[in-house]
Amino acid sequence: MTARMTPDFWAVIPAAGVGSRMRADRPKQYLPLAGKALIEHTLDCFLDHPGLLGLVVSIAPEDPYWPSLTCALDQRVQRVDGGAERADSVLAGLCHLRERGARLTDWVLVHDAARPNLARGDLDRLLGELADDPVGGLLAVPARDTLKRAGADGRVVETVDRSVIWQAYTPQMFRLGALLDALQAALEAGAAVTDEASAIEWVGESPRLVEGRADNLKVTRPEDLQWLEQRWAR
Ligand SMILES: Nc1ccn([C@@H]2O[C@H](COP(=O)(O)OP(=O)(O)OP(=O)(O)O)[C@@H](O)[C@H]2O)c(=O)n1
Ligand SMILES: C[C@](O)(CO)[C@H](O)COP(=O)(O)O
Repeated sequence: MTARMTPDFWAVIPAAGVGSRMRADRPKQYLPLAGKALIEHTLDCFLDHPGLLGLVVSIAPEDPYWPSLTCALDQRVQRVDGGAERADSVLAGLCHLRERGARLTDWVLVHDAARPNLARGDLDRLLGELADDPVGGLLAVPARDTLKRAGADGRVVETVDRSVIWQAYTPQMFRLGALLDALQAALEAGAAVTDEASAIEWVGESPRLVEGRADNLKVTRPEDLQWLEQRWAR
Protein backbone atom coordinates (compact mmCIF):
# COMPACT_ATOMS: atom_id res chain seq x y z
CA MET A 1 0.00 0.00 0.00
CA THR A 2 1.28 3.48 -0.85
CA ALA A 3 0.44 6.93 0.53
CA ARG A 4 -2.08 7.28 -2.31
CA MET A 5 -4.58 5.18 -0.31
CA THR A 6 -4.99 2.86 -3.27
CA PRO A 7 -3.06 -0.43 -3.49
CA ASP A 8 -0.37 -1.14 -6.04
CA PHE A 9 -1.49 -3.60 -8.70
CA TRP A 10 -0.62 -5.63 -11.78
CA ALA A 11 -2.71 -5.38 -14.95
CA VAL A 12 -3.59 -8.16 -17.39
CA ILE A 13 -5.07 -7.06 -20.71
CA PRO A 14 -6.65 -9.81 -22.86
CA ALA A 15 -6.13 -8.68 -26.46
CA ALA A 16 -6.11 -11.90 -28.46
CA GLY A 17 -9.63 -11.74 -29.87
CA VAL A 18 -10.44 -11.48 -33.57
CA GLY A 19 -13.32 -9.01 -33.23
CA SER A 20 -15.69 -10.95 -35.48
CA ARG A 21 -18.73 -8.80 -34.56
CA MET A 22 -16.84 -5.69 -35.66
CA ARG A 23 -16.49 -7.00 -39.23
CA ALA A 24 -13.35 -4.89 -39.81
CA ASP A 25 -10.14 -5.56 -41.77
CA ARG A 26 -8.21 -6.27 -38.55
CA PRO A 27 -8.93 -7.15 -34.91
CA LYS A 28 -10.82 -4.25 -33.31
CA GLN A 29 -8.08 -3.49 -30.76
CA TYR A 30 -5.93 -2.23 -33.65
CA LEU A 31 -8.52 -0.02 -35.32
CA PRO A 32 -7.66 3.72 -35.30
CA LEU A 33 -9.30 5.89 -32.66
CA ALA A 34 -8.38 9.54 -32.12
CA GLY A 35 -4.95 9.25 -33.68
CA LYS A 36 -3.74 5.90 -32.40
CA ALA A 37 -4.73 2.27 -32.12
CA LEU A 38 -7.65 1.56 -29.80
CA ILE A 39 -5.51 -0.68 -27.57
CA GLU A 40 -3.02 2.13 -26.98
CA HIS A 41 -5.73 4.20 -25.30
CA THR A 42 -6.61 1.18 -23.16
CA LEU A 43 -3.02 0.69 -22.05
CA ASP A 44 -2.57 4.42 -21.35
CA CYS A 45 -5.26 4.21 -18.64
CA PHE A 46 -2.94 1.86 -16.72
CA LEU A 47 0.50 3.13 -17.74
CA ASP A 48 -0.47 6.59 -16.46
CA HIS A 49 -1.27 5.21 -12.98
CA PRO A 50 1.48 5.47 -10.32
CA GLY A 51 0.32 2.26 -8.63
CA LEU A 52 1.00 0.04 -11.66
CA LEU A 53 3.58 -2.67 -10.91
CA GLY A 54 3.60 -4.01 -14.47
CA LEU A 55 1.28 -4.98 -17.29
CA VAL A 56 0.88 -8.19 -19.27
CA VAL A 57 -0.92 -8.11 -22.57
CA SER A 58 -2.19 -11.35 -24.16
CA ILE A 59 -1.75 -11.24 -27.92
CA ALA A 60 -2.66 -13.82 -30.57
CA PRO A 61 0.47 -15.84 -31.50
CA GLU A 62 0.63 -14.77 -35.16
CA ASP A 63 -0.54 -11.19 -34.57
CA PRO A 64 1.30 -8.85 -37.01
CA TYR A 65 -0.02 -5.58 -35.53
CA TRP A 66 1.25 -5.52 -31.93
CA PRO A 67 5.02 -5.20 -32.62
CA SER A 68 4.60 -1.91 -34.52
CA LEU A 69 2.90 -0.11 -31.61
CA THR A 70 4.88 2.30 -29.44
CA CYS A 71 3.48 0.76 -26.25
CA ALA A 72 5.04 -2.60 -27.19
CA LEU A 73 8.43 -1.01 -26.41
CA ASP A 74 7.46 0.16 -22.91
CA GLN A 75 9.61 -1.67 -20.34
CA ARG A 76 6.60 -2.14 -18.06
CA VAL A 77 4.67 -4.02 -20.75
CA GLN A 78 5.18 -7.75 -21.35
CA ARG A 79 3.57 -9.81 -24.07
CA VAL A 80 2.30 -13.37 -23.77
CA ASP A 81 0.50 -15.57 -26.28
CA GLY A 82 -3.26 -15.49 -25.80
CA GLY A 83 -5.51 -18.53 -26.10
CA ALA A 84 -8.62 -19.73 -27.89
CA GLU A 85 -11.06 -18.08 -25.46
CA ARG A 86 -10.84 -14.89 -23.42
CA ALA A 87 -10.44 -16.92 -20.21
CA ASP A 88 -7.43 -18.76 -21.72
CA SER A 89 -5.83 -15.44 -22.59
CA VAL A 90 -6.38 -14.15 -19.05
CA LEU A 91 -4.97 -17.35 -17.56
CA ALA A 92 -1.85 -17.02 -19.73
CA GLY A 93 -1.32 -13.51 -18.37
CA LEU A 94 -1.78 -14.59 -14.77
CA CYS A 95 0.63 -17.52 -15.17
CA HIS A 96 3.20 -15.16 -16.65
CA LEU A 97 2.91 -12.84 -13.65
CA ARG A 98 3.39 -15.76 -11.29
CA GLU A 99 6.43 -17.03 -13.22
CA ARG A 100 7.93 -13.53 -13.11
CA GLY A 101 7.74 -13.40 -9.30
CA ALA A 102 4.46 -11.60 -8.57
CA ARG A 103 3.15 -12.60 -5.15
CA LEU A 104 -0.01 -14.65 -4.75
CA THR A 105 -1.43 -11.90 -2.51
CA ASP A 106 -0.82 -9.13 -5.06
CA TRP A 107 -3.84 -7.45 -6.62
CA VAL A 108 -4.40 -8.03 -10.34
CA LEU A 109 -6.74 -5.96 -12.49
CA VAL A 110 -8.01 -7.67 -15.65
CA HIS A 111 -9.31 -5.27 -18.28
CA ASP A 112 -10.52 -5.86 -21.85
CA ALA A 113 -8.28 -4.38 -24.53
CA ALA A 114 -11.56 -3.41 -26.21
CA ARG A 115 -12.53 -0.93 -23.42
CA PRO A 116 -10.48 2.18 -24.25
CA ASN A 117 -12.65 4.68 -22.35
CA LEU A 118 -11.87 3.73 -18.74
CA ALA A 119 -11.94 6.89 -16.60
CA ARG A 120 -9.18 7.42 -14.06
CA GLY A 121 -11.86 8.16 -11.47
CA ASP A 122 -13.41 4.71 -11.99
CA LEU A 123 -10.02 3.02 -11.76
CA ASP A 124 -9.25 4.80 -8.49
CA ARG A 125 -12.72 4.09 -7.06
CA LEU A 126 -12.31 0.38 -7.81
CA LEU A 127 -8.85 0.30 -6.22
CA GLY A 128 -9.94 2.35 -3.22
CA GLU A 129 -13.20 0.51 -2.49
CA LEU A 130 -11.68 -2.95 -2.80
CA ALA A 131 -8.33 -2.28 -1.11
CA ASP A 132 -9.42 -4.06 2.10
CA ASP A 133 -11.98 -6.40 0.57
CA PRO A 134 -11.44 -10.10 1.34
CA VAL A 135 -12.62 -11.23 -2.13
CA GLY A 136 -12.26 -8.41 -4.67
CA GLY A 137 -14.75 -7.31 -7.26
CA LEU A 138 -15.47 -5.47 -10.46
CA LEU A 139 -16.75 -2.31 -12.05
CA ALA A 140 -20.39 -2.73 -13.02
CA VAL A 141 -23.34 -0.66 -14.15
CA PRO A 142 -26.89 -1.03 -12.81
CA ALA A 143 -29.50 -2.01 -15.39
CA ARG A 144 -31.21 1.13 -16.69
CA ASP A 145 -34.00 -0.13 -18.88
CA THR A 146 -37.03 -2.29 -18.24
CA LEU A 147 -35.92 -5.88 -18.73
CA LYS A 148 -37.87 -8.68 -20.42
CA ARG A 149 -37.28 -12.41 -20.41
CA ALA A 150 -37.93 -13.77 -23.92
CA GLY A 151 -39.39 -17.08 -24.94
CA ALA A 152 -38.20 -19.16 -27.90
CA ASP A 153 -41.03 -17.64 -29.95
CA GLY A 154 -39.64 -14.13 -29.44
CA ARG A 155 -42.53 -13.09 -27.19
CA VAL A 156 -42.23 -11.72 -23.67
CA VAL A 157 -42.44 -14.32 -20.91
CA GLU A 158 -42.10 -11.85 -18.04
CA THR A 159 -40.67 -8.52 -16.91
CA VAL A 160 -37.55 -9.03 -14.80
CA ASP A 161 -36.84 -7.13 -11.55
CA ARG A 162 -34.10 -4.77 -12.75
CA SER A 163 -33.25 -3.49 -9.26
CA VAL A 164 -31.00 -6.53 -8.73
CA ILE A 165 -29.47 -6.67 -12.22
CA TRP A 166 -26.05 -5.20 -13.02
CA GLN A 167 -23.95 -5.31 -16.18
CA ALA A 168 -20.44 -6.63 -15.51
CA TYR A 169 -17.69 -4.34 -16.79
CA THR A 170 -13.94 -4.39 -16.43
CA PRO A 171 -11.48 -3.89 -14.74
CA GLN A 172 -12.11 -6.83 -12.45
CA MET A 173 -9.84 -6.91 -9.41
CA PHE A 174 -8.79 -10.01 -7.49
CA ARG A 175 -5.76 -11.40 -5.65
CA LEU A 176 -3.42 -13.19 -8.05
CA GLY A 177 -3.47 -16.53 -6.20
CA ALA A 178 -7.23 -16.60 -5.72
CA LEU A 179 -7.92 -15.75 -9.35
CA LEU A 180 -5.37 -18.24 -10.68
CA ASP A 181 -6.83 -21.07 -8.60
CA ALA A 182 -10.43 -20.19 -9.42
CA LEU A 183 -9.84 -19.78 -13.16
CA GLN A 184 -7.89 -23.03 -13.43
CA ALA A 185 -10.52 -24.96 -11.48
CA ALA A 186 -13.43 -23.50 -13.43
CA LEU A 187 -11.79 -24.14 -16.81
CA GLU A 188 -10.84 -27.71 -15.88
CA ALA A 189 -14.46 -28.33 -14.90
CA GLY A 190 -15.72 -26.90 -18.19
CA ALA A 191 -17.64 -24.11 -16.48
CA ALA A 192 -18.69 -21.04 -18.51
CA VAL A 193 -16.21 -18.32 -17.59
CA THR A 194 -17.01 -15.14 -19.47
CA ASP A 195 -15.38 -12.89 -16.89
CA GLU A 196 -13.08 -13.21 -13.88
CA ALA A 197 -15.94 -12.78 -11.41
CA SER A 198 -17.59 -15.90 -12.91
CA ALA A 199 -14.57 -17.96 -11.92
CA ILE A 200 -14.52 -16.50 -8.41
CA GLU A 201 -18.26 -17.20 -8.11
CA TRP A 202 -17.66 -20.75 -9.32
CA VAL A 203 -15.47 -21.44 -6.27
CA GLY A 204 -18.17 -20.09 -3.97
CA GLU A 205 -17.05 -16.52 -3.33
CA SER A 206 -19.09 -13.37 -3.90
CA PRO A 207 -17.30 -10.53 -5.72
CA ARG A 208 -18.25 -6.98 -4.83
CA LEU A 209 -19.93 -4.70 -7.39
CA VAL A 210 -18.44 -1.20 -7.65
CA GLU A 211 -20.58 1.16 -9.69
CA GLY A 212 -18.76 2.58 -12.70
CA ARG A 213 -19.52 4.81 -15.65
CA ALA A 214 -21.66 3.38 -18.44
CA ASP A 215 -19.38 4.94 -21.05
CA ASN A 216 -16.60 2.47 -20.19
CA LEU A 217 -18.12 0.46 -23.00
CA LYS A 218 -16.64 -2.57 -24.71
CA VAL A 219 -16.18 -1.83 -28.39
CA THR A 220 -18.07 -4.73 -29.91
CA ARG A 221 -19.90 -3.48 -33.00
CA PRO A 222 -19.09 -0.72 -35.52
CA GLU A 223 -21.52 1.74 -33.92
CA ASP A 224 -19.61 1.52 -30.60
CA LEU A 225 -16.45 2.82 -32.24
CA GLN A 226 -18.38 5.52 -34.11
CA TRP A 227 -19.92 6.66 -30.81
CA LEU A 228 -16.49 6.93 -29.16
CA GLU A 229 -15.00 8.75 -32.16
CA GLN A 230 -17.78 11.34 -32.08
CA ARG A 231 -17.53 11.78 -28.33
CA TRP A 232 -13.75 12.19 -28.32
CA ALA A 233 -13.90 14.62 -31.25
CA ARG A 234 -15.91 17.11 -29.14
N1 LIG B 1 -9.44 -15.69 -27.35
C1 LIG B 1 -9.65 -14.44 -26.92
C2 LIG B 1 -10.88 -13.77 -27.12
C3 LIG B 1 -11.05 -12.47 -26.67
N2 LIG B 1 -10.01 -11.85 -26.05
C4 LIG B 1 -10.13 -10.45 -25.63
O1 LIG B 1 -11.18 -10.32 -24.69
C5 LIG B 1 -11.76 -9.03 -24.78
C6 LIG B 1 -13.28 -9.07 -24.79
O2 LIG B 1 -13.70 -9.98 -25.80
P1 LIG B 1 -14.67 -9.65 -27.02
O3 LIG B 1 -15.20 -8.30 -26.94
O4 LIG B 1 -15.62 -10.78 -27.15
O5 LIG B 1 -13.61 -9.64 -28.21
P2 LIG B 1 -13.51 -10.57 -29.50
O6 LIG B 1 -13.52 -12.01 -29.08
O7 LIG B 1 -12.33 -10.08 -30.24
O8 LIG B 1 -14.84 -10.19 -30.27
P3 LIG B 1 -15.86 -11.13 -31.08
O9 LIG B 1 -16.52 -12.00 -30.02
O10 LIG B 1 -16.79 -10.18 -31.75
O11 LIG B 1 -15.05 -11.94 -32.06
C7 LIG B 1 -11.16 -8.37 -26.01
O12 LIG B 1 -10.24 -7.37 -25.60
C8 LIG B 1 -10.50 -9.50 -26.75
O13 LIG B 1 -9.34 -9.13 -27.49
C9 LIG B 1 -8.79 -12.52 -25.85
O14 LIG B 1 -7.87 -11.97 -25.29
N3 LIG B 1 -8.65 -13.80 -26.29
C1 LIG C 1 -15.58 -9.59 -19.49
C2 LIG C 1 -16.66 -8.78 -20.12
O1 LIG C 1 -16.14 -7.55 -20.60
C3 LIG C 1 -17.68 -8.43 -19.07
O2 LIG C 1 -18.73 -7.71 -19.61
C4 LIG C 1 -17.31 -9.48 -21.28
O3 LIG C 1 -18.06 -10.58 -20.85
C5 LIG C 1 -16.30 -9.88 -22.37
O4 LIG C 1 -16.91 -10.04 -23.61
P1 LIG C 1 -17.40 -11.43 -24.22
O5 LIG C 1 -18.22 -11.07 -25.42
O6 LIG C 1 -18.21 -12.12 -23.16
O7 LIG C 1 -16.14 -12.17 -24.55
